[in-house]
Amino acid sequence: MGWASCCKGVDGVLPGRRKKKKETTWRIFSLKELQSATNNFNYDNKLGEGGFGSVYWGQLWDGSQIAVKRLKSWSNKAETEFAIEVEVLATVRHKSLLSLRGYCAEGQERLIVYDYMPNLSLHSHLHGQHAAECHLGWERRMKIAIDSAEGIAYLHHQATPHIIHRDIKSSNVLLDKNFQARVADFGFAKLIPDGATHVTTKVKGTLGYLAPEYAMLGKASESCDVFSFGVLLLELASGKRPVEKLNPTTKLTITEWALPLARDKKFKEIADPKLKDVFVEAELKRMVLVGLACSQNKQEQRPIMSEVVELLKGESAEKLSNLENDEMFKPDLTSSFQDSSHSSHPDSSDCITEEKNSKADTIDEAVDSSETVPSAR
Ligand SMILES: Nc1ncnc2c1ncn2[C@@H]1O[C@H](COP(=O)(O)OP(=O)(O)OP(=O)(O)O)[C@@H](O)[C@H]1O
Repeated sequence: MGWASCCKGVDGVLPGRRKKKKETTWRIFSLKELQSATNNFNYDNKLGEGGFGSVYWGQLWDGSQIAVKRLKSWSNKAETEFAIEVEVLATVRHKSLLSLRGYCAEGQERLIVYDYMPNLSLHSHLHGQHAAECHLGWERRMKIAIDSAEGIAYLHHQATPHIIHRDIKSSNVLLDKNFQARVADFGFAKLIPDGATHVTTKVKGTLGYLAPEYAMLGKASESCDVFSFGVLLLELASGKRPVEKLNPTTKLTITEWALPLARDKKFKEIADPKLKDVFVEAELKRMVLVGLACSQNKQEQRPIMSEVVELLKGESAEKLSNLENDEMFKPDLTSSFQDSSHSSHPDSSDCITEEKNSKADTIDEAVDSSETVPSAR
């Protein structure tokens, strides 16, 4: 679908004709307005850069702060990313999803306007520019986990059609002024037709977060997001990156590192040292167990997002105890889990490029070489 045909308001009403509350509307921006809001896309306004373009901070005439994603260069691919992101954002609305303020499509310029998230991304707090400031105490981490799980559960179970995000990662979880999590970056999202269990597609996403069946066979389903979210939960609990480079030839995924510790019930050793032992042990344990259950290679054994929410909230003692007693947490299976994650995980490859073909013609893997995989630098 082209961008022009997808850009109706939330209820299919053209933006100008909407009569609902102001915060539920979005509109078309002129290039001039966005140039003036961002000081002509000044370098000093730049918030970050992703695979498809740069994001700038800006301020509108009414004083409200915005983030403007400016697509790097015009191409069919960029046009598709733009159309998907606008289409998805225009149809979803949830407290844990980043809201669309509008878009601009003038000449070859394609820009998407969002609410500005003053606390930037979860990634920046765990591994980036805010990491040293330690803003993420345990209570906040738990809330971020639950809120973002609810946002993804909404995409999987409530949005019509259902939506697979396909790029769940800590740099795509943004934090508002109250540290409320907002899942962002829907440029890779896939709309799932009614009744379909999965779609076979070009692989897009970020190394370290890709489910094996998706990375290798291009089978995208909700459980691929569950896998990525599991990695994110382990990242949130431990402060570690999804993949650590041990030496020039060896990498360790966060699941390979955390599982043996969880099996030995050494949850305190998993906790981020920045928490300085200040956390609720039962909650940390839940976050780790759920993270590992989500990021297991066996797709059919991963929970669905509504269960993830329930488990994280500690709403079902029975489900939690079933999870704790699951085979994967029994010590004797350590090697088989590790072996299978080693053998099927794409991170064992040293070849990290922005676009690479891991299976000729059928799999086109767009990866982020900028942030999540240290070895790619
Ligand atoms: N609404 C926003 N408010 C504040 N910062 C934002 C906002 N949107 C994006 N950013 C910042 O801009 C950075 C780049 O965002 P973008 O979505 O383009 O790329 P990415 O998710 O890091 O990478 P990729 O697109 O390759 O997956 C983010 O990491 C975030 O720090």
